[in-house]
Amino acid sequence: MTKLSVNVNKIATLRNSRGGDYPNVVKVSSDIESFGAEGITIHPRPDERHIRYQDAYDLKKIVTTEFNIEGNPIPKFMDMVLTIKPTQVTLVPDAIDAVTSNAGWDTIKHQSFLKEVISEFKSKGIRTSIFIDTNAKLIEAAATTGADRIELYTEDFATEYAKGNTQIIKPYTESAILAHKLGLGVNAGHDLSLDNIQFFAQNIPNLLEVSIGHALIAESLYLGLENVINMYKHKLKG
Ligand SMILES: CC(=O)[C@@H](O)[C@H](O)COP(=O)(O)O
Ligand SMILES: NCC(=O)COP(=O)(O)O
Repeated sequence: MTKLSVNVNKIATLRNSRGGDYPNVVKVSSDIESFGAEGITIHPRPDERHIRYQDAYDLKKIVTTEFNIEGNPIPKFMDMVLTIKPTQVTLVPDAIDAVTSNAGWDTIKHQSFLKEVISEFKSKGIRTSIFIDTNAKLIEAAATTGADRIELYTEDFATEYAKGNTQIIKPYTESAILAHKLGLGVNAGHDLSLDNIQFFAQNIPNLLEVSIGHALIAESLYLGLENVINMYKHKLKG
């Protein structure tokens, strides 16, 4: 069965908006695990606008499922990951000022760089995954870097599926089949949601893990609001 890793970046966004420690990222992550998620994902960005590097160290102490750290392997990120030794590091080629991830790796252009950083991570026993678009040549090049897995970048799938275009799944299915043949495990993420996850998972063979944050946290608000409003109304009863 495909593992669900919950990305808690948005919990940190909410916490940071008031400058305090509420909601507490460690407590929420622990709760998420106790509710059945099989992993916690974070994607610290260089400006630390949501997850801070300190969060990564704090989470390492309490995560009992799979800990996945995503990011661009700049020296500061590499040092942090090599110290923490999470279950998995997912390499994402983000620009320093990117609002969110918006492209996969060019594994041909950056092949030797990826080989180098992947061998460093693997020497510490950290599983490695490369965030990537559905392009056969790029997936073939990813297989030469020593990476254990790829993470299929699913924003295009999510956008097209929401418009009713179910054919958009084809390149993802083909990429997963190719990756599997090349010995790469397959993860996926970005804009996956309750609306599209079932169709996606049913059409991607050997899908090992999905990491979901933005939609999952928004859905938790929608699905939790009625309960919380009733609790407030109850407390306000005269
Ligand atoms: C690689 C990926 O798709 C996610 O890590 C996503 O980029 C989350 O990052 P933000 O929460 O900063 O948007
Ligand atoms: N790797 C994808 C991820 O962690 C979460 O992406 P999103 O659900 O916040 O778009």
